[in-house]
Order: sequence, then C-alpha cells, then structure tokens
Amino acid sequence: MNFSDHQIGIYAQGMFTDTRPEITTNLATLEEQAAATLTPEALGYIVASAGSGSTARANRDAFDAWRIAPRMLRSAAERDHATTILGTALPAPLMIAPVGIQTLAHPDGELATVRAAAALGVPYIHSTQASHSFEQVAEAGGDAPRWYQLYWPTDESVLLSFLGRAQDTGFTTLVLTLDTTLLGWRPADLDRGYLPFLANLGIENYLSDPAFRAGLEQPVDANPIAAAMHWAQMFPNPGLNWSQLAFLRQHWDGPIVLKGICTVGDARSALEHGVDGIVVSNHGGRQIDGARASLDALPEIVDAVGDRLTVLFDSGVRTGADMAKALALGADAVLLGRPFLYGLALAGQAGVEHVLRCILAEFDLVTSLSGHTGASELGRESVIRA
Ligand SMILES: Cc1cc2nc3c(=O)[nH]c(=O)nc-3n(C[C@H](O)[C@H](O)[C@H](O)COP(=O)(O)O)c2cc1C
Ligand SMILES: CCCCC(=O)C(=O)O
Repeated sequence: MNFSDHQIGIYAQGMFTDTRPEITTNLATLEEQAAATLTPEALGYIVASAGSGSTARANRDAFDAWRIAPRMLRSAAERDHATTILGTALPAPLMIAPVGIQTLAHPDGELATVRAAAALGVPYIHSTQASHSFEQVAEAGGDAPRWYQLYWPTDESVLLSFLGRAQDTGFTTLVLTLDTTLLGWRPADLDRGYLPFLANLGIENYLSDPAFRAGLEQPVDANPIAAAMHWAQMFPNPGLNWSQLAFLRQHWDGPIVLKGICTVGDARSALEHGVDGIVVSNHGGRQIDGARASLDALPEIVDAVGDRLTVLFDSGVRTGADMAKALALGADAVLLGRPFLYGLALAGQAGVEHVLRCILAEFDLVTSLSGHTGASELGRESVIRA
C-alpha cells in the first residue's frame, strides 16, 4: 500500500472538481468539525474526559514536548511500514482502539468501522460495550483483522459466553482492559445524568448474549431498563486482580494483551503473569483525572519490558507525526482512539477510511522526510525533547 498516494489523490480532487473535501485533512482539528454533528450528550460522552480534564491535556502536552529530529539525504524513496503484531499482519503499526457504543457517533456504528478496517487492513478491536454483536461485526468485517477487548463481568457464565463467542467468530487476540473496573468521574455525563448504556441504546453485544439473557427475569424487549440495570450490576469489577489472569489463559486460546498499563511495576507484573503484550494507556484521560500522560510512561516501560513483551500505545494520538513519536519512543504499534470516531460521526465508513488514510499518509510523509525507510527504523534518535 502506498500511503502517500492519498495525498496526491486529495490534490487531484482539488484540480478536477471545485467542491471542498467534506472532511478536513487536519487531524488536529477534526474534533471541531465532528462536534458540530453530534448531540450534546454524545459530544460530552465522546470528547470529554475525567474530572478537570488534566490527564487528557497532559496526553497532548506530552506529545508536544517531543519533537522529531529530521535527518536528510538518507535515500528514503522505497518505504515499507508493514509489521506483524502478535501474529496479525499490519500495513503500518496502527490499529483501531476499542471503543464502545459506536452507534452514538453514527447509526452504522461498529459495522462501518470494521468495513473501513477491512478496506485498509488496519486491525479493528471489538469492545465488550459494542453496539453491534460479535456475530454482526464478524459478518460485516470480511477479512479485517479482528481482536476482542474484554470488560470482565463479575458473572462468570457471561464472561465465558463472551470468550466463547469471540473465539467462535474469529477474534484472534484478547485485550483485557484494566483501567475501567469502575467508570471514572465524568462531569460532562454526570451533569446530564447521561450514561449511554443506561440510555436505552440497545448495546447488542451483551444484550444478544445467551448467558446474559438467561439471567434476566423478563426478555430484553419487554423491559430494556431492567436489562441495562442487569448489565450495570455485573460490569463494575473493582475486585479484579493479577491472580485471575490464569483463568483467562485457561479459557482463551490465543495472545492476551493487558490495556491500561502506566507504570514499570505493572509492566513487570504483566511479564511475570505470562501475558503476550500490554497497551500503555490511560484510556484517553477518561478514567483517572490527574494520572500521568501515557506518552510519559512509554519510554521507561519499553526500557523495562520492551524486549520481552509487545508494547502497544494509545491516549493522545491525533496525527501521523504523533504516531511517529510514539513509535520512536518504543511502541510496537499505536491505537487510534477518538479521531476515527470523529470520522465515523462525519461520514460513517467513508469517514473512518478518510481518517485512517490521512494518518497513514501523514505518517509516511513525516517518516520519509525525516530520513526513515520504514516504521521499524524509528528509534530514540528520531526524536528529541523540546
Ligand atoms: C467514546 C469512547 C469509548 C471508549 N470505549 C472503550 C471501550 O469500550 N473499551 C476500551 O478498552 N477502551 C475504550 N475507550 C478508550 C480507547 O480504547 C482509547 O484508550 C482512548 O480513546 C485513547 O485516547 P484518545 O482517544 O485520546 O487517543 C473508549 C474511548 C472513547 C473516546
Ligand atoms: C463503561 C465504559 C464504556 C466504554 C468506555 O470504556 C469509555 O467510555 O471510556
């Protein structure tokens, strides 16, 4: 795939038509454009962060504190960014972060996102909170690489049912999210008394689950509120602890990744507990207001475990240059969060594709212009503290 062709295509569109592209190519300001299409509730849920927003801001500040140190005259005509992460082939070290309830952004929700993933070969990670089921996404997704993100419910029959359905429908790697055993303090939602999974949005991934349904006194359709409350009772799991990972190993036949690691100590524990990878992440600042920036945690975690664990990264990635910085600081691949959701909000599948193509094209240009022939050449010498 030649990512920079996307740039030429955009210029050519300007040459042959007098219409403006409907979605901006400025990934840094995409949020403003998407905001205009979302309801206040959806906007608050998607964009706002925990508490005062200090961690979300810190995520961005951390990117600004690193600058790319470009090198010249290095023969970067032929470039190859392809890589393989835990057995999954990627055209470049980019994946789509797990995001719940995507129908909040667009009626096609996860179906649009997985189709965009298939069109570009960029992996899609299916949230436990998805508004479409494993089965619907597997059918829509064709040959898109697909992983599954688990929120560990306290009801063991539902947990086992999720793991079984995910494996039966071809999700290859399990991502266990650690940082959301309780929902963080989110004033934008609290002020409106708004929580999507209590807002009767039909979160099909669990509403369709046979084990979940077996625990209901009335069918979902007869009493949707009771169904939502049933989920609200099994979702919080603050008792989750390291010793339970052995149980996942027994019931998941494939790689396991822990998402939400922010310290060297936890990265070492992940290694000791025999998982295959981690995602250095603070959940986009949505959980602990005041937590450190995800990018600030990355280099020391890579130094401690990077040679023995796959280290993925998210929280704050907005542009191709951000992607290059995180890879330079040692991430094996980055997860794109809110930006793809903005593309989804603006134009469904086409919008997600647009955002993925833009970030990949910009990444290709930034790395090439700074003297690299591929993502694998990015290293600490590629960046410098501002
Ligand atoms: C609206 C929304 C919903 C999310 N839902 C999930 C989820 O279901 N599971 C999960 O592990 N992370 C979820 N996340 C967190 C993302 O996977 C990712 O960690 C985060 O978006 C990265 O931060 P960024 O968007 O600022 O780059 C969600 C994020 C957003 C914005
Ligand atoms: C209950 C959490 C649902 C999705 C999520 O992870 C988020 O909103 O950040």
